[in-house]
Amino acid sequence: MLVEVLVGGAVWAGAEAMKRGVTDKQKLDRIFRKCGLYVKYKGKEDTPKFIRSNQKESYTEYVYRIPEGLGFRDFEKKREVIEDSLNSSNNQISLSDLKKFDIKGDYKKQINDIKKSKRQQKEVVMSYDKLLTVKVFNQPLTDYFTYSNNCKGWNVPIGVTRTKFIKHDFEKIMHMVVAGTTRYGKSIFLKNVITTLLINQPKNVSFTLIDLKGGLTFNRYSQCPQIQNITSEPEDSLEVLQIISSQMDEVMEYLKQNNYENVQEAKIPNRHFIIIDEGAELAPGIEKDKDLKDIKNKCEVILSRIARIGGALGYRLIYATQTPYSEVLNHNIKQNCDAKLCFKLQTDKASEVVLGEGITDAHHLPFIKGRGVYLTDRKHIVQTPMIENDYIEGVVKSVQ
Ligand SMILES: Nc1ncnc2c1ncn2[C@@H]1O[C@H](COP(=O)(O)OP(=O)(O)OP(=O)(O)O)[C@@H](O)[C@H]1O
Repeated sequence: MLVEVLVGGAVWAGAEAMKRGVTDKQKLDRIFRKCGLYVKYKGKEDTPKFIRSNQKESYTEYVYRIPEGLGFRDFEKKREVIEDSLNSSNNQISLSDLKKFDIKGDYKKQINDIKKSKRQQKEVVMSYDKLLTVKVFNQPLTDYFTYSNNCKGWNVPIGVTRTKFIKHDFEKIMHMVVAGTTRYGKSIFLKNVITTLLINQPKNVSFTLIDLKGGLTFNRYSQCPQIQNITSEPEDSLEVLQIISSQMDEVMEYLKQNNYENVQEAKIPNRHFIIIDEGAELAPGIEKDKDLKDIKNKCEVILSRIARIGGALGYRLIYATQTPYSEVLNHNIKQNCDAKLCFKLQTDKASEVVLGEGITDAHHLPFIKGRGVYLTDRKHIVQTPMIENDYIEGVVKSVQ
């Protein structure tokens, strides 16, 4: 009885605290002011104007009009500050918590559950389309997502966001840059791609795997008939790329003669994927040895050509690197790879080199393996799938 009275008292005290407490909306208003996201003009202060909020299953979104003189980038730069500030006083019992309270239920358990939910980190995602939308997620994005093949055609899994599963269609966006600091998930992602395409397109897909990290990453696939070449040195990579370049000439000639614009129109089902890991090992810009520089220059010319015209001819380029400096990531290649998947990077600058000016998200990703920014005409923060070697071996056996 005494316990019930005490716990009941605690609930009442929580409700009282709530009356004095603040909602996320009020906190956001306060945080915007405190971190300078308002404009002073002619002695007046212009703050973000709250328009509306919507409560969804996993998040609440708050929509604001940005004051004149500020841009979305000003808000985006402060995303982490906003998130941290929102979480710093996230342990108060709110009115909505109390509404869920079952007066006949187990008080102790219910209070423990509320406390537990308060320890969960809220995450903030912002977007802009004439108005600023701040989504406050109740739960962080999962830090592990197991691979399973739920793609069709030339789609491959990119990962999960907080709300949906994202795929990449290589028939729509033909080439991709994959970047990220060492050990954050590039090779695992490349294995996701190869395995998915082996399962879904065993008759139509073929690969050239340029593995300049010693040839170990892709070795597991070496017995698959779909793997046309695996190279691990710049010299043999050049030989293979020269062959690909002449094959592209042949396809081009065939399309021209038959008045087709591309392989889709010609109903040619085959697609050849050229996957490069690690691109820096093939970059002439940072090579000191004269002969090797010459070889790498020639490789770069062919890779640029594949990125520029290979798409229509059925060739797909996936260029992976852990050092995305401008001397490594050739401008032509980057410009023609319309999809980017970028894992954690060490600086804002590196993130901007891969994702574009002002897009520093890859630097600010949490230290979670497999967490990345997927950028096409839209940007998503994703947790990429983790694929196990046993699974890959099963697939490799099945396609041999
Ligand atoms: N999507 C993921 N989910 C969970 N863990 C992952 C994921 N991707 C990678 N990891 C973990 O991180 C380790 C390193 O990943 P991976 O080999 O893909 O790194 P990398 O970026 O290719 O590194 P490097 O540039 O050094 O080759 C993996 O062995 C795995 O344990």
